[in-house]
Amino acid sequence: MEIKIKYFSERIERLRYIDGKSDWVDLRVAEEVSLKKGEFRLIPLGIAMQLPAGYEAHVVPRSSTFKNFGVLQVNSMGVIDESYGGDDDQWFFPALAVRDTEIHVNDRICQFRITEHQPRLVFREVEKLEGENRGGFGSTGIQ
Ligand SMILES: O=c1ccn([C@H]2C[C@H](O)[C@@H](COP(=O)(O)OP(=O)(O)OP(=O)(O)O)O2)c(=O)[nH]1
Repeated sequence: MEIKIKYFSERIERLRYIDGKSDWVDLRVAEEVSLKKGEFRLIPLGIAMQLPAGYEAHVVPRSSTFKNFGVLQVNSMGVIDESYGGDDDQWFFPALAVRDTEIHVNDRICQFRITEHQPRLVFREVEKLEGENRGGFGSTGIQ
């Protein structure tokens, strides 16, 4: 499947699969970032894409992101809507620093994949649900 992509920087490598180990695609930081502990920044990822019709993209941290950079992705998972495909619709990584940190241009900070939209949902209010109760949050224990 082909996706139109625009790069906002010549300094970041073009998107590619890393070592063929996963079909998630890593995204790179498009500018030098210096954050103090507790600081928040929308970090530019240097790309915009016109997603295929019927698709959205999900952006999550890499497993090593916290260890390497000391930042948390504050929205836990970024949702890139199909409508976010204009010429200026650059993708961003919302980062909260838990320590002083330097993140460099081209560092791989997060990863994304595309996924089809869910079917259109219609909500019908009822008095009672017929399913068996599961016992509440966390009721199956830890082992
Ligand atoms: O981590 C993210 C999350 C979102 N976006 C972009 C793509 C998305 O389509 C747009 C809006 O995101 P969302 O709808 O989740 O945010 P909102 O707070 O509801 O803002 P809006 O009023 O723009 O919908 O921002 C990013 O670049 N990175």
